[in-house]
Amino acid sequence: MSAQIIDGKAIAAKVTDKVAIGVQARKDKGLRVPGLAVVLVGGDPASQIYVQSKRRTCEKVGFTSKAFDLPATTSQQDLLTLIDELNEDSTIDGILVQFPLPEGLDETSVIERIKPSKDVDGFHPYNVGRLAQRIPLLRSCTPRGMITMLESINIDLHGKHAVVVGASNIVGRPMTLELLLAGCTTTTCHRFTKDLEYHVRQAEILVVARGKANFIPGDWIREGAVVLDVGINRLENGKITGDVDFETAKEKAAWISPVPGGVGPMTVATLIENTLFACNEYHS
Ligand SMILES: Nc1nc(=O)c2c([nH]1)NC[C@@H]1CN(c3ccc(C(=O)N[C@@H](CCC(=O)O)C(=O)O)cc3)C=[N+]21
Repeated sequence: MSAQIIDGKAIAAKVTDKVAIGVQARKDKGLRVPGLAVVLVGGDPASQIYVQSKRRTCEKVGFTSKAFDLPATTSQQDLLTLIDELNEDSTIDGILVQFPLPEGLDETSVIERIKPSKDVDGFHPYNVGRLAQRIPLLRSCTPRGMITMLESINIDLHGKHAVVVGASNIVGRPMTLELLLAGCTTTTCHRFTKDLEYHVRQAEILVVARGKANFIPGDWIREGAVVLDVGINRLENGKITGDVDFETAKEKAAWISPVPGGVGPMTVATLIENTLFACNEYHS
């Protein structure tokens, strides 16, 4: 049996359609439209592509998007000063500083400088702490987007054994918190995990965020599992592929998300969703 494909692009389009309706509702009430500031430091080509896609999606849903393209030589102080200005700007609901930052700039102090109410990436310790205490406000985009994917295929998560491969601050760790909040029994695997194959084989829900092509062979997948692949690995031929060996994994899984067209578009859609939330809840 071959798995059903979780169409992230289609689910993302539904999310952004809903946001566009929310924007129109604000306009009908005579309220301003949400504003997102997208800050890119340096000209990393992959980052430019992602940032483009975020700005385009903003336009599509009717947000105003303010672009800040800063040189790679920008100082920490200048970047923090820009964040202070955006924190005070009443037309801006969300501040996104694209990562990774160039060498020499400190990501942690940038995240901590953004007002938690404008932290639409959901990276600020305040927002991560809210999620850890089961009182989420703004939630990290990639994990929250994956929960939306699971909701859209109507999987009952209560009591399911979920295994997350990867424990980064922006994906693995908050994904474990999301799955815990959703009622799963959770296992987080990371670089010191002793028998990765053993854990992956237990997974009814498997999330892989390792960043290495074909890191998970298809025969490790539990029969009937739901597989979400966060990997974005660029191959020599220019194509991108995930962390899971898709062709073999789809023979074991019940559901699987592809790369491209899976988790990636959900990250962008959730950022847009977060920006409307911040606008409505905090800055109206
Ligand atoms: N402050 C910050 N917030 C982020 O959310 C953030 C970041 N920094 N730095 C980089 C990562 C990566 N990321 C992706 C977004 C969309 C796709 C996406 O839409 N991918 C398409 C394909 C894109 C392609 O072809 O390269 C897909 O999977 O179908 C991928 C990756 C957001 N990130």
